Amino acid sequence: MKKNIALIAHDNLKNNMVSWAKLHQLELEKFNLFATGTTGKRVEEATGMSVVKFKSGPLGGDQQIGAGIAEGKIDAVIFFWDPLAPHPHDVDVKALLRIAVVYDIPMACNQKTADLLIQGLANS
Ligand SMILES: O=C(CO)COP(=O)(O)O
Repeated sequence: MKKNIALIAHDNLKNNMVSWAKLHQLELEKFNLFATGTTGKRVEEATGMSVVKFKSGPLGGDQQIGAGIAEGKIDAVIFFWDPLAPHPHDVDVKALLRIAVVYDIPMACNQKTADLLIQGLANS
């Protein structure tokens, strides 16, 4: 059965996420893709891959992905979060990072780690 991966990127890193998704499209196609709203739209438009889109991050998308983790429906997270910009939903971001650790979900928070994670998942 295909594993479920969540993709999330803050605004300053959305172009990086799109480039990363294009670079790793062959690997990503082995998974069901989920994403926060705007990230999912950008990845879908750029790659043509189908992405299940939750709400935008500030409107609860991070919380929806966190709930998916708690319910055992999300197997891994690629989250390009921006450490240099303030976010109105910072508490939601922190909650997502926390719940991914609580459930021992593989989570990459930068591109180099995402490179390693997607290769590992694609080969497992
Ligand atoms: O804010 C986000 C994650 O915290 C991302 O949300 P969007 O993908 O909707 O921009």
